[in-house]
Amino acid sequence: MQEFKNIIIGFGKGGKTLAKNLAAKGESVLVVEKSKKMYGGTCINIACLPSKNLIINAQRGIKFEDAVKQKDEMTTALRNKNYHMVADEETATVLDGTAKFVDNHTIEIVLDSGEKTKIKGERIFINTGATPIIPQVKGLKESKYILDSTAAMDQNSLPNELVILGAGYIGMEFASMFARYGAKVTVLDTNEKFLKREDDDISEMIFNDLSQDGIEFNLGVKVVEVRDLSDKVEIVYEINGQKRTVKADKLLVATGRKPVTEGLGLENTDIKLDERGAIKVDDYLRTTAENVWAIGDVKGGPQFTYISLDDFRIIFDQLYGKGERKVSDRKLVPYSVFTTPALSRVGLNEVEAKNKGIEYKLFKLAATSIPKAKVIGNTRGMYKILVNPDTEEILGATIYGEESYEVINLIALAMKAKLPYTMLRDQIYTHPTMSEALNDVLKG
Ligand SMILES: Cc1cc2nc3c(=O)[nH]c(=O)nc-3n(C[C@H](O)[C@H](O)[C@H](O)COP(=O)(O)OP(=O)(O)OC[C@H]3O[C@@H](n4cnc5c(N)ncnc54)[C@H](O)[C@@H]3O)c2cc1C
Ligand SMILES: NC(=O)c1ccc[n+]([C@@H]2O[C@H](COP(=O)([O-])OP(=O)(O)OC[C@H]3O[C@@H](n4cnc5c(N)ncnc54)[C@H](O)[C@@H]3O)[C@@H](O)[C@H]2O)c1
Repeated sequence: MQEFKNIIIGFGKGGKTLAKNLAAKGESVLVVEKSKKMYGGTCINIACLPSKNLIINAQRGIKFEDAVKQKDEMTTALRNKNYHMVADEETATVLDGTAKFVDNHTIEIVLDSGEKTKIKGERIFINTGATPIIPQVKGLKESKYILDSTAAMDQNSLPNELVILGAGYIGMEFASMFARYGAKVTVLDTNEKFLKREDDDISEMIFNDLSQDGIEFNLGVKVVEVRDLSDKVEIVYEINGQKRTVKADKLLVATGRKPVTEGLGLENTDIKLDERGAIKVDDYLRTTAENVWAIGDVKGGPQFTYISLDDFRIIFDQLYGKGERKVSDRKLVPYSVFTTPALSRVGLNEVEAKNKGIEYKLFKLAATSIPKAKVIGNTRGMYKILVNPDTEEILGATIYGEESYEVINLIALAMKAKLPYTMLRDQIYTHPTMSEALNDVLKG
């Protein structure tokens, strides 16, 4: 039986980075990927990068059909680059096939040809990602009009009317994007509160802006049935005890994503799942089987590409560093929702600070007063920064506004370095930029 020092199941962000780095150390590495269309993983092929490319092209006013072609060219180039990044390493091998465990140290791979092969690994890393959750609703799974996020980005033409199930990350980003391309978008969500984790003033502002863009929200609903009509889909839902229907050309299901563990043969190993169906790991990403680690979405927790990358850092530090990096040290994880403009946050917001009884000084500024927002032509938004009045350290920031996804990283760094907010207030920024607004917002 063929043996490798390292086997990585799935070509995800953390896994491919680990493969490249282990190969650079001269170790033998096998990466098994089940789809030739997924070299490089979810992010570059069907998620972050294609969706952001489509979002930007919607803002530029490019026709949807042309934007889809541009997106395909970009992902093809990225996929090719990612494949060679690993496969061209002298001690790395990429195999096209679907892997499952036979025991803690052995996997069986069903190759593209249908042939099966068994391979032993001293260390095995599971990086199989996540897949869309399709809720149990009568007629939903069977509907020919249903799209997941991948299919939504691969349509030949823009749907005139689109219903989106779920007002989470994908629901918000795709609603904002499809409305900009010219579709009539309706969003349905079981939650009564819009963006329930955010402060009321922020969520109300975003709700109003998206509504102004023509998006209709129906919150606190229960979808009870999906029916295929001759050329449309009809969604039946209950709201405040009343039955209502909405018709559309397509129905995008964006109700969360679950770890890919099915068919992995975990029952043949000591690897256990947690109560949410994710692979159970410790603070160092070790599974319950010795010599097996899990990386990225499959191990539960926040589903972001940068978390998968950080998982790589934790594991590589065990193998080649001091072994000190761990999941529980990852306290300040910023996030951005790429609506137009984007919502970004790191650390506490007001509602969380109040719930925890933490005292704060609030700095707030409307984006209308920021020159760069005017230059871009979108003055929607708000900066909110919470500061500890005693230490002057930043407790958290919520930024809804153009380029907030850049500014938030600057604030996260200042928080990690425990800088006083006055440092950001008095910093010399280039002009015109959205970060220079920190001069003004922090003046109070
Ligand atoms: C539409 C969308 C937009 C997103 N936008 C963002 C964003 O802007 N920013 C952000 O940070 N995150 C975003 N995310 C989340 C992000 O894409 C994921 O968190 C990230 O890609 C997870 O990477 P991973 O390392 O867990 O594995 P993945 O990149 O998911 O890789 C898993 C790989 O394993 C392969 N595989 C699965 N099972 C097997 C098997 N048995 N054998 C062999 N191969 C197998 C799969 O084919 C796949 O290639 C988005 C997600 C979606 C769906
Ligand atoms: N910008 C980014 O970083 C980015 C962008 C897209 C996706 N992602 C990642 O991908 C993951 C998956 O995204 P997502 O939007 O599918 O999940 P999500 O968890 O963000 O949102 C799911 C939404 O669906 C709603 N929902 C659940 N069941 C429902 C039902 N039966 N009917 C109506 N609504 C229902 C939930 O209330 C929730 O609002 C996210 O958790 C995120 O980590 C990140």
